[in-house]
Amino acid sequence: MTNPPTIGVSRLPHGAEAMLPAFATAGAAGADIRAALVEPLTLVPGGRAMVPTGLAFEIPRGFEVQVRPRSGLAANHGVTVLNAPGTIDSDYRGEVKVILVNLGDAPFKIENGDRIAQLVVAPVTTASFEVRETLGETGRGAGGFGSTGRG
Ligand SMILES: O=c1ccn([C@H]2C[C@H](O)[C@@H](COP(=O)(O)OP(=O)(O)OP(=O)(O)O)O2)c(=O)[nH]1
Ligand SMILES: [Mg+2]
Repeated sequence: MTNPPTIGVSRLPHGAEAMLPAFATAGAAGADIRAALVEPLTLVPGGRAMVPTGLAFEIPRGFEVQVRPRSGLAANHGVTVLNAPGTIDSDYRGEVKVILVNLGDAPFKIENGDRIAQLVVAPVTTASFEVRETLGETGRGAGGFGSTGRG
């Protein structure tokens, strides 16, 4: 594998004390990211919030950062990332925010420093789109939406 990229991180004023995203184990795919909150925030059942992280990134061109749910929060509390996987573009310089939703049946309290999601850094290509009169033939053709494996 080529050398992994380095992501520049800027701490915003309310994230002055924020910890950087961190991989919990050597083999972790996702780096846990934490809430940067002046006061705790409670997600009521069915409620959602854009949770600040206090951090802004400089992602090298050719990479994206995906914001993914933590399975523990999902399994134990029904709390997940609403737009999973969220996309952080390499040219975005604003605060990284995590859109959490509480699909559980109890209020969920988030405190400053809580690990709320995980970030996966992935390579991306910028494809071109072009109009064609005909598209290459395949066995599948227009079959989709559960068309395979029948009869
Ligand atoms: O979970 C997320 C998703 C996005 N963003 C930021 C970074 C991303 O680069 C920007 C735009 O995200 P996206 O392209 O998903 O949203 P959009 O609705 O298409 O907005 P835009 O028109 O600004 O691209 O918002 C976050 O902080 N957290
Ligand atoms: Mg967009």
